[in-house]
Amino acid sequence: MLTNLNIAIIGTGTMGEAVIGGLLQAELVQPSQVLAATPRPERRRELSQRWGIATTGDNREAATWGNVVILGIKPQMTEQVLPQLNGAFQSDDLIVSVLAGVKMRQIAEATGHSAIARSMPNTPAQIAEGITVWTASKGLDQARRGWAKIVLSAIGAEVEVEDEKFMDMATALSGTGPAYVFMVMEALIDAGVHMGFPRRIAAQLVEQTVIGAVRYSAQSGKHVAELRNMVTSPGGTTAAALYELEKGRLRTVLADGVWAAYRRARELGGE
Ligand SMILES: NC(=O)C1=CN([C@@H]2O[C@H](COP(=O)(O)OP(=O)(O)OC[C@H]3O[C@@H](n4cnc5c(N)ncnc54)[C@H](OP(=O)(O)O)[C@@H]3O)[C@@H](O)[C@H]2O)C=CC1
Ligand SMILES: O=C(O)[C@@H]1CCC=N1
Repeated sequence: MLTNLNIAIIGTGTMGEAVIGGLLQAELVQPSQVLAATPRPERRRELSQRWGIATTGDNREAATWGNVVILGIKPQMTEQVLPQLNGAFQSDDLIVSVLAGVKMRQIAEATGHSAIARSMPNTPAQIAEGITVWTASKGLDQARRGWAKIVLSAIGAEVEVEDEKFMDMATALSGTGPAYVFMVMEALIDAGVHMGFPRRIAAQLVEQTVIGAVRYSAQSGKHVAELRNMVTSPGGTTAAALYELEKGRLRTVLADGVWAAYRRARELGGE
């Protein structure tokens, strides 16, 4: 349970605020248990008005106050921000990182604190429909693993992995994944408009097609190739469409995108 724990968030942009919203909306914490650290005064006002939480422009103050300290800064800011936190942690605190690429070893070296859960959520976290892959530093006790699990389950499903090597893969697949889906949806909507649908109707058709296909896949338990074959009537429209998609290398292009994201995640971690 998170009762009596102080939760500090350092870097409260898209992901940092998603965690704040998830925790408060699930009533896992009270607003008085949350402190958000971010440099711009107008952003601090916005967060405190929206969520009723305290804010600060001082990252070290947040790290000192928090029992669970969530790092939501950009990976490119680690060299500037993490050393500010060095010496601010108590031995029983927990750092939860959402940073792409950045390894637990790098966080531990810069902050002087080695109790870390490294996670990779995605933006559907904003409606508690995310998927977060996470791993914990070696020897982290069950209590703090439990805190990490509760915090991350506030923003959707969570999957714990033993080996940190899976984190950059998760970044490329599920962390970055919503962007692939949105781009495909956008292309389909534009194709609908190109044929002559009003944009509003094209968007509704595409959105519900995606929702329906995903729910059907999850509930049917069938392999996705089998589900695709069931759409493909002999000599019909789907076969004609799929032929063009294969010719255009859709699968390879998607795989190339995932590999590019994976390489970039590794670069952000200094590899
Ligand atoms: N967006 C996504 O889909 C996902 C992102 N991530 C990871 O989450 C992290 C944040 O990404 P995202 O939320 O997209 O980025 P944002 O740019 O939205 O958030 C970063 C936040 O950090 C704040 N900030 C800037 N400088 C400092 C500082 N010196 N001290 C404290 N805070 C500071 C920024 O403030 P200001 O508004 O003033 O710039 C901003 O609010 C990254 O590490 C990313 O890899 C992980 C999974 C998914
Ligand atoms: O684009 C990024 O770097 C972040 C990490 C995963 C999704 N967004």
